[in-house]
Amino acid sequence: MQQDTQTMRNNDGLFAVGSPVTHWSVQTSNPVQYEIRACENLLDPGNSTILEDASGSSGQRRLIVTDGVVDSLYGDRVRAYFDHHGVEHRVLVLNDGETHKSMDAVLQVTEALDAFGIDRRREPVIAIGGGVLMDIVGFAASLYRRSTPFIRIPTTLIGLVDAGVGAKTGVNHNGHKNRLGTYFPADRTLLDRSFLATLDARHISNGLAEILKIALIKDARLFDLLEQHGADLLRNKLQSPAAVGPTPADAPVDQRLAARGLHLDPATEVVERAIQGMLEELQPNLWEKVLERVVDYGHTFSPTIEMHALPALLHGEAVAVDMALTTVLAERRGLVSSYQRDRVLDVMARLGLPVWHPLCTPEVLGDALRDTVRHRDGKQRLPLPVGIGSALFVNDVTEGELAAAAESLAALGSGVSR
Ligand SMILES: NC(=O)c1ccc[n+]([C@@H]2O[C@H](COP(=O)([O-])OP(=O)(O)OC[C@H]3O[C@@H](n4cnc5c(N)ncnc54)[C@H](O)[C@@H]3O)[C@@H](O)[C@H]2O)c1
Ligand SMILES: O=C(CO)[C@@H](O)[C@H](O)[C@H](O)[C@H](O)COP(=O)(O)O
Ligand SMILES: [Co+2]
Repeated sequence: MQQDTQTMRNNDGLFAVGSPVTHWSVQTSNPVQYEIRACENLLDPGNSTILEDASGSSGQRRLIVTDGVVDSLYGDRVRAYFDHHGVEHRVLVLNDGETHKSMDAVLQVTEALDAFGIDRRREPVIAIGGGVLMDIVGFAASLYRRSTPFIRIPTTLIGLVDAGVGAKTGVNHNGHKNRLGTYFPADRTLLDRSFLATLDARHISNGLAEILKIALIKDARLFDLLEQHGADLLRNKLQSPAAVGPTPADAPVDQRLAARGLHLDPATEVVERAIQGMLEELQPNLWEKVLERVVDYGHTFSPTIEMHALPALLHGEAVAVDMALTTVLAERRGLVSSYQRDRVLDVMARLGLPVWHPLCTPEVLGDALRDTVRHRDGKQRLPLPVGIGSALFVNDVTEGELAAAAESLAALGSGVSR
């Protein structure tokens, strides 16, 4: 193969230069498509959705991974489902909760994949649980044989609107939040809101924090829905009226319209807008090449606060404290009016969320900001709300400004009751 020194051999993205060749350049893309589908009664044996892969065929073997709480609530129905469909299966039950979101859990999953002898392409792993469970299983699936497909069935609100719709997987490591992880979306995410019926109020609030995040940075209508219906959503665990039996004739008009499919009931509209808003931000920048990400809102200080407080603060609760602090900071910069600030803090309280935490000290906030700057390639890229429903990015927040905002929030927070 004699070539002159300048010949570039272009073979669909492979470039070789020189003779003898001294320099090759490989360029390719990795198209990704994944589905998120709203479903009902997923565990009903007559519903074959779980077993349909993207091509619609059914598989014969599955490894299911869940956690102890979910297994105690749904494990019998899960096993009966796969028995009914004649699918050989094994259920791996992990410990639940943030303190078990670790590499040890990931290795438990990979060892179970080995023991089960999973077929890497035809037998997707099935994750049934909340955000912690799905992050662990997703990370394990991304590592096993360099990628093994998985399916997510979220059973918490955070899982339904956030952890189950993105591409991120990962675990906490060395005391840091999500320090190890990959970008590896599930082939399919199947959303069944009825799982929330067994979720306690604190975890419903936890998920409402991530919905409030989307509202504050890009969806004023969503904020209005949370302000108007938040307490009811918390009380009825975001179950739609149709799910709780026939609509009485004297029910409010929007419930009667919703029952006839003519109007989205608040729970459905809130969940749908939260997912839509998240996906609008994720799809164009799924691998986070651009680090100005409005969905980072509430995630500048919260990773450090959450890990310092572990297990006292849930993820969404730490996000809420972060959003309360940055709302106060935005008001002090004139980006948000004091009336809007008070509306936001009031809605947080109504949703059962904290607005302040003793860890909001200058030292912790300073450490958190420095770590986030490292996470965001040397700049703060801190999203701040502009009014309610939009945001801008700043890179000039000082520790003095943070301390003043935290002090102001502590005073405001003491007046806002959960
Ligand atoms: N990957 C992402 O893009 C992404 C996005 C947001 C949050 N997260 C992660 O998600 C985690 C928080 O999610 P989470 O709050 O769902 O965590 P989780 O998985 O710990 O679930 C919360 C608790 O609820 C229990 N539970 C789950 N489903 C239940 C049900 N239907 N009924 C009763 N109890 C149930 C669990 O056993 C657990 O004790 C954090 O680690 C966060 O970092 C990831
Ligand atoms: O918590 C998460 C993702 O873990 C989401 O709610 C959040 O909007 C964003 O993805 C943030 O970027 C935080 O993600 P990261 O710190 O885990 O990278
Ligand atoms: Co989050």
